[in-house]
Amino acid sequence: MKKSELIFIPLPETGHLLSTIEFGKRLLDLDRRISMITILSMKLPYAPHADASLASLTASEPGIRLISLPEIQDPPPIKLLDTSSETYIIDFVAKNIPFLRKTIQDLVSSSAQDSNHVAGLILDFFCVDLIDVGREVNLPSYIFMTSNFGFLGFLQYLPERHRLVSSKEFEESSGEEELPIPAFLNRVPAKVLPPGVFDKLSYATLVKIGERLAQAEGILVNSFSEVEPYAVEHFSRGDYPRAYPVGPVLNLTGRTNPGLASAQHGEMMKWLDQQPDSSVLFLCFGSMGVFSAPQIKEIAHALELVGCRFIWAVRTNMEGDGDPHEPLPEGFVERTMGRGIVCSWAPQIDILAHKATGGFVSHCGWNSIQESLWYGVPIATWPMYAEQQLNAFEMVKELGLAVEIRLDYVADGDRVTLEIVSAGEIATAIRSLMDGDNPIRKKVRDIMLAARKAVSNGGYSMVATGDFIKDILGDHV
Ligand SMILES: O=c1ccn([C@@H]2O[C@H](COP(=O)(O)OP(=O)(O)O[C@H]3O[C@H](CO)[C@@H](O)[C@H](O)[C@H]3O)[C@@H](O)[C@H]2O)c(=O)[nH]1
Repeated sequence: MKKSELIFIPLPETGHLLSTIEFGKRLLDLDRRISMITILSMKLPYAPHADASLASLTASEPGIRLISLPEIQDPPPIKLLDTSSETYIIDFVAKNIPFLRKTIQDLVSSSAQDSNHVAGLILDFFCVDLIDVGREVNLPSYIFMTSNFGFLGFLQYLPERHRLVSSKEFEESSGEEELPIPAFLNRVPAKVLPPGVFDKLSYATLVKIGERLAQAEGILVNSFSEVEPYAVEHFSRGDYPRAYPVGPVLNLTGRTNPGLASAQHGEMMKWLDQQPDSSVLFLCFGSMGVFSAPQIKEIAHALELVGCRFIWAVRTNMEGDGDPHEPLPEGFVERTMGRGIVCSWAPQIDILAHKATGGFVSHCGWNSIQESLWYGVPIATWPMYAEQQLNAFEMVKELGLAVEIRLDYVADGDRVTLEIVSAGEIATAIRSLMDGDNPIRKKVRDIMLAARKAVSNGGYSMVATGDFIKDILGDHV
């Protein structure tokens, strides 16, 4: 039996690494012909924990080899992150290409001498420019889409619209425009598109990513048919690179929790054990979601108005090393003592998995959404950055699977939402979310069962993963 190796190039950010590495592990488990996953690890200046996180995610996985690339000497200016994070990342990847090319060439030529055959590249969607490097060494490039089919549908649509309608970024005044994105059943308001479409640079970058995706050999999407039936069906029509629904791909064990002492973790779990079923509200806004101080006060006020039990991850900066208690209203911690816990980084998986957890106020990162669905915990949507507004729209309007707090809230870049969502409004949404009779609860439980079925033996996502393995290994077996 010939042995094959796959080269993974992930974006070294939590929201991208967790599922990508997990997918690598799944491939190793599924097919013994895949004997090695080599991960090329770039050093993203604003993600200092990524190396440690990668090392711990891949520890005790003999089939995974990590190759750390040298730090680039001339990273893009960090202020570009504030104005156009998409462009920052694409530029950062472009600057890594010489190192990546050399490493890939070396891996291919050394494999020619031993029994391992390099079968292809698995690229993050921000690494689309490496499709060219793959071509240079005759390797097919597959994209691992860490978000969903809806977002892929947007990236398919954007270059099309760019060619037909307009060749520049969206205008502020077109926020209410409703777009006929073919992967969506409903027309999609422009204001829920990734906020980057309103910025000249980000728009150009998103168009470019969309154009390049169409040149991939195939696209592995971390989602499943039952949760996005319409969008999955749209991509099964054959006029685009094959899109494989391989999710949910979730990392449920062995995570590092930066900024959370294990003692605090233990205490939190003990506290959860003492709470009634489905009574605790969890609030967490991803690896980078930071609210303004006045907004944090309104959330705190809402929690006092509702009076429910809660665990709330409060981040005061992107690095996540600030004191989470600092922006809270005077006396809040004392008044909620025993019924609420505030931390800066939450053990999200353990909290969602706990039977005491009954609702999740989320920024709608796709990992968070799938983790929540996996444990049958309904979400209230509060998107902040990246494609989260589109995810929120999909969950609330397209799929009827979430309660709406906001769909178009933006917490970074030039379109930052200036309005402060009031405590009263937040409290109303929380009450609806935690209501045991809310029909969304039953729908979410059905999707939970479908998610588990999709990745069990013979489930759709496992069949699609098997198809992908057949396609990438081709004749080399
Ligand atoms: O206190 C925290 C905060 C986050 N997490 C974990 O970190 C991950 C966060 O991922 P996600 O919910 O997807 O959010 P982001 O980190 O913001 O992810 C980025 O990547 C996702 C996948 O492409 C996109 O959907 C998001 O919009 C983008 O911001 C999840 O697994 C969480 O369980 C914790 O465990 N504790």
